[in-house]
Amino acid sequence: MSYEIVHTFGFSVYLVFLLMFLWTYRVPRTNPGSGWWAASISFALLARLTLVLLIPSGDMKLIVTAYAVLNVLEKPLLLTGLCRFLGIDARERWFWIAAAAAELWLLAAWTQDASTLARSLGYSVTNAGFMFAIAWFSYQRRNDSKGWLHMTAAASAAMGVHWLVGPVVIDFQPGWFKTGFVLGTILVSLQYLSLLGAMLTLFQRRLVDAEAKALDMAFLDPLTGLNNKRYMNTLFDHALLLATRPHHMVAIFYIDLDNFKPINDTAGHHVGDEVLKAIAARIKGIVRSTDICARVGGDEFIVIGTQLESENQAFEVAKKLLAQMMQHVQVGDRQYLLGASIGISLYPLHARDLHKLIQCADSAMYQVKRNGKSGYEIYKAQPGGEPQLQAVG
Ligand SMILES: Nc1nc2c(ncn2[C@@H]2O[C@H](COP(=O)(O)OP(=O)(O)OP(=O)(O)O)[C@@H](O)[C@H]2O)c(=O)[nH]1
Repeated sequence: MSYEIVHTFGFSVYLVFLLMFLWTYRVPRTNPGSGWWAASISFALLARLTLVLLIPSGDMKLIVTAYAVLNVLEKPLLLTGLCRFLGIDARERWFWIAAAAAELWLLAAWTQDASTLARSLGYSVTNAGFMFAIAWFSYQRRNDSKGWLHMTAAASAAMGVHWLVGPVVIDFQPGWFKTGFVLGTILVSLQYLSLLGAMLTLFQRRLVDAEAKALDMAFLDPLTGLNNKRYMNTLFDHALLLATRPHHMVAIFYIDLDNFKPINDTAGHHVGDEVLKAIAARIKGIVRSTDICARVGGDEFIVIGTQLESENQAFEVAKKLLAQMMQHVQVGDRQYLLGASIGISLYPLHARDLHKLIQCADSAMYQVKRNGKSGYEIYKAQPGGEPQLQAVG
């Protein structure tokens, strides 16, 4: 393989990585590593460019030294990017001290006219140290990008060995230089590829999590995990699709807890929250999976019972709900006794749209409260169109 092919491959791949890291650096909420990696790959690119530009001069001392000086600067940037990416609180100034020591070594070797091996050894050992540190950190700290980070660890460890043994081998076998150069180019490409993959995987995971959270917030009540009022409207339309058979009904149960406020007042809001969660779990536990349960206010819940065939079935459900609400709720080592007032309205008997059905169930619920709480009633319109309530519980 000719040097032209290796350089063309190296330039193209490094340039693509540089552009990708610059691009991801600008995307909000991507990881802070990308900016550092854009800087580090720039130095790798620059080192390679210097190599190509200086080769016509034929001054090997100048070529190798200029290449090494730029190549060393890539490493602390690369490692800093990894630490930022993985959230490692490393003493980053040591990275720069190590890089400065390598640069000094190169300067000393230049002025002392040291042998190629002596010149290479100082910065090769430093570079190898950086590579092993990158391998260790990527192997140790695993996030969602585990697979990619394993690849970083493997490529970096190989790169570390490459830097350690390369100068010695080439000193004995100068003909192997090109093979080592090709190998180095491949390993660096794999390193950056895996870092880019790790970063994009993490970014994707964050997007998926944020989307799931946003959906939860849009559809669910954060305290109880039941549906919220907004989503209940959508679900109601689906419930109507199930009530296609002529005798099918949909029942709205408006549940308002009785005597909830004193729990908040005496035991505290956090205990009140636990009670609400327990009540929500009970409601969810006794209704059908196709039924809709929502929390619509502080201590108010709506259950939409689907695929009911008669008024009596709705009363059965209300009876079960009430029985659950009348049982003690245990929070810590204390028990609390509540109760519930439940108003019922039926689709299509009382109304056809959810808003009116809720109004009917709500007024039936208030009638239960007026009658002394802890019971259920169904809404019944008066013959003249005025609401009339029929007590059933
Ligand atoms: N712990 C807790 N309390 C809440 C929450 N939202 C509203 N509340 C409280 O719930 C209480 C509801 O008031 P009421 O319905 O009048 O209380 P009640 O004692 O059940 O009254 P009756 O329905 O007449 O029996 C209020 O004190 C609200 O501050 C919440 O998310 N958590």
